[in-house]
Amino acid sequence: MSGYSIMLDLKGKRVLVVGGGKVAERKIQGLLEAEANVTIVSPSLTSKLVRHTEQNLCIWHSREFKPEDTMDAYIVVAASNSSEINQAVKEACKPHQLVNIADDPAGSSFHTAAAFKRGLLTISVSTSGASPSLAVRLRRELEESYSQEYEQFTYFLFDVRKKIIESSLNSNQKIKLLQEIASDSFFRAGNWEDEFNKLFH
Ligand SMILES: C[C@@]1(CC(=O)O)C2=NC(=C\c3[nH]c(c(CCC(=O)O)c3CC(=O)O)Cc3[nH]c(c(CC(=O)O)c3CCC(=O)O)/C=C3\N/C(=C\2)[C@@H](CCC(=O)O)[C@]3(C)CC(=O)O)/[C@H]1CCC(=O)O
Ligand SMILES: NC(=O)c1ccc[n+]([C@@H]2O[C@H](COP(=O)([O-])OP(=O)(O)OC[C@H]3O[C@@H](n4cnc5c(N)ncnc54)[C@H](O)[C@@H]3O)[C@@H](O)[C@H]2O)c1
Repeated sequence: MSGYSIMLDLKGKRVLVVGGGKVAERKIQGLLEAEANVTIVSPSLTSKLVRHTEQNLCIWHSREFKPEDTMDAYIVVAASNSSEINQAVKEACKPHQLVNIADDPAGSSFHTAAAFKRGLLTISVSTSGASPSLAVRLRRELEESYSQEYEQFTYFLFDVRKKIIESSLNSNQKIKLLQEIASDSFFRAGNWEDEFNKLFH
C-alpha cells in the first residue's frame, strides 16, 4: 500500500466494529475520541467496552456478525478473532466503504496509525504494516519529545495565525511571521503573547 495520509472528520459518522476484544477496544478508543457513532457487534466484550456501552458511549449488539450489519456504515472495522468472520465482513462491504481488517493489512482499505494529540496537533506514525511495534516505539519517543505545553501552543498559534492573515502586512511579511512563531526558538522562549506582540504591531 502506498498510503495517503488524511485527517478524517468522524463526528456523528456511523462506524461498525465487529468483535469486542483487546484490538476492538483499542480501535474504539480512538473512534470515540473522534466522536464517531460506534456500533459493536460481538457475542462478548472486554470490561472496558461493557462500561462504554453502559455509559451509552457506543451501541452493542450482543450476537455474531451478520452481513447486513455493514449497511450504512461509513467505516467498518473487522476485529474478531476468526479470520473467516473477518473476511466475511470484508465481503459484505460495498466498494465505497472504508474497511480495516485487523488480521489482513493487504485486504484493508486503510490502516490505523499510532497517534497522539497535543491540542490541535496530531502526530501519527505508520509503518504500513511492516512493524506495528516500531510504530508504537516511535509514537512513544515522539510523545516524550513533544511535551504537553504544545497543547496550549497550538491554540495560541491558531489564534495569532488568524490575526496575521487578516492583517495588512504583505504576503512575504506574513509568511516570515508565521514561520517565526512556529519555530523551535519561539516555542522555547515561552511568554508567547508578549513575544508575538514585539513582532507584530
Ligand atoms: C499502530 C496500531 C494502531 C491501532 O491498532 O490502533 C496498530 N497496531 C498497533 C499495535 C500492535 N499490533 C500488533 C502488535 C504486536 C507486535 C507486532 O506484531 O509488532 C502491536 C504492538 C502492541 O500491541 O504494543 C500486531 C498486529 N498488527 C497488525 C497485525 C496483522 C498483520 O500484520 O497481519 C498484527 C499481528 C496480529 C497477530 O498476532 O496475528 C496489523 C496492523 N496494525 C496496525 C496498527 C496497522 C499497521 C500499523 C503500522 O504498521 O504502522 C495494521 C496493518 C492494521 C490495523 O490494525 O490498522 C497499534 C499501536 C497503537 C499505539 O500504541 O500507538
Ligand atoms: N491490528 C492489530 O493491531 C492487531 C493486533 C493484535 C492482533 N490482531 C488481530 O486482531 C484480531 C482480534 O484480536 P483480539 O486480541 O482483540 O482478540 P480477542 O480474542 O480478544 O477478541 C475477539 C473478539 O471477537 C469476537 N467474535 C468472535 N466471533 C465473532 C463473530 N462471529 N461475530 C462478532 N464477533 C465475534 C469475540 O466475542 C471477541 O470479543 C485477531 O485476528 C488478531 O490476529 C490485530
